Amino acid sequence: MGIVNVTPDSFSDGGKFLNRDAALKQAEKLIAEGADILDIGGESTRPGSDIVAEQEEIERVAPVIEMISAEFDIPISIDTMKPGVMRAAVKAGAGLINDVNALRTEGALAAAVELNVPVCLMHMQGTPQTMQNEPHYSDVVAEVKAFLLERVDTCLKAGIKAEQIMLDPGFGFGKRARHNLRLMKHLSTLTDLPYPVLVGVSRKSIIGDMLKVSVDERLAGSLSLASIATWLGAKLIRTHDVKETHQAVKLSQAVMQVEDFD
Ligand SMILES: Nc1nc2[nH]c(SCCc3ccc(S(N)(=O)=O)cc3)nc2c(=O)[nH]1
Repeated sequence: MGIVNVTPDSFSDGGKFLNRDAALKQAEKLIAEGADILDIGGESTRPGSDIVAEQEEIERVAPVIEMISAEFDIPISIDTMKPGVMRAAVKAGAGLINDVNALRTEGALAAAVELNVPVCLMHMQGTPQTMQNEPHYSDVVAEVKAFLLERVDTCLKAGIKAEQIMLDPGFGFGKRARHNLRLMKHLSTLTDLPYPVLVGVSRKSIIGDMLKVSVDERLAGSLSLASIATWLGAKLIRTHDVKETHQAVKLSQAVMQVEDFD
């Protein structure tokens, strides 16, 4: 899953020129590198990020999704918590909802049911604005699993089909370094469930905390964790670096799938 952020160009002359062209260039690059899905996001959900108004978020993502789906034959996911953005994005051509808030926002579950597209349910403790303020768990692995199973149950009861559901532990969303490491170590508690698991660790603090390197020095760490996640059963890896991640995943899969006889 290749990451395409559509956020304003904060380096322009103070204007809110959207990085639309940059987003399209990024999409082309990731497709050429072998992305299976493009994840389009119009609102940053990194710790401490600003909330974006729904209309603004729609204006960021809808045109880009339209252009990509007109130009390329690639599945597109919309990375949003807002039902209105989900609707506009699917209308524009998105075929998957990637909701870091696991459809808890008012109206999001109903929208997902009506839109009838697959959905990724991710665990987050708190909100992007609060989640890294002293995150605490008694047992992060058990609590994340319980949360996701509760969301699955709610979604199934609302009419979402089991085969439309993916799960994601939400690395970096209200987790300290040790919580992220434990979630990776015990990823099989999620991958053993009958739902594909998506993992997003690309360039995140799980790597920075361990290696003490800046964001642009986190490729090796990202690939290492992508390999581990694949080995532990993850089916989708969300990444900025599609080419290298594809190579890493391909090797993990080769080791996992080689026959034990000639
Ligand atoms: N399904 C799914 N969707 C996602 N969308 C994002 S945006 C990343 C926001 C962010 C950046 C950096 C840190 S940190 N402090 O750990 O470095 C946390 C969150 N991520 C994910 C993810 O994982 N899954």
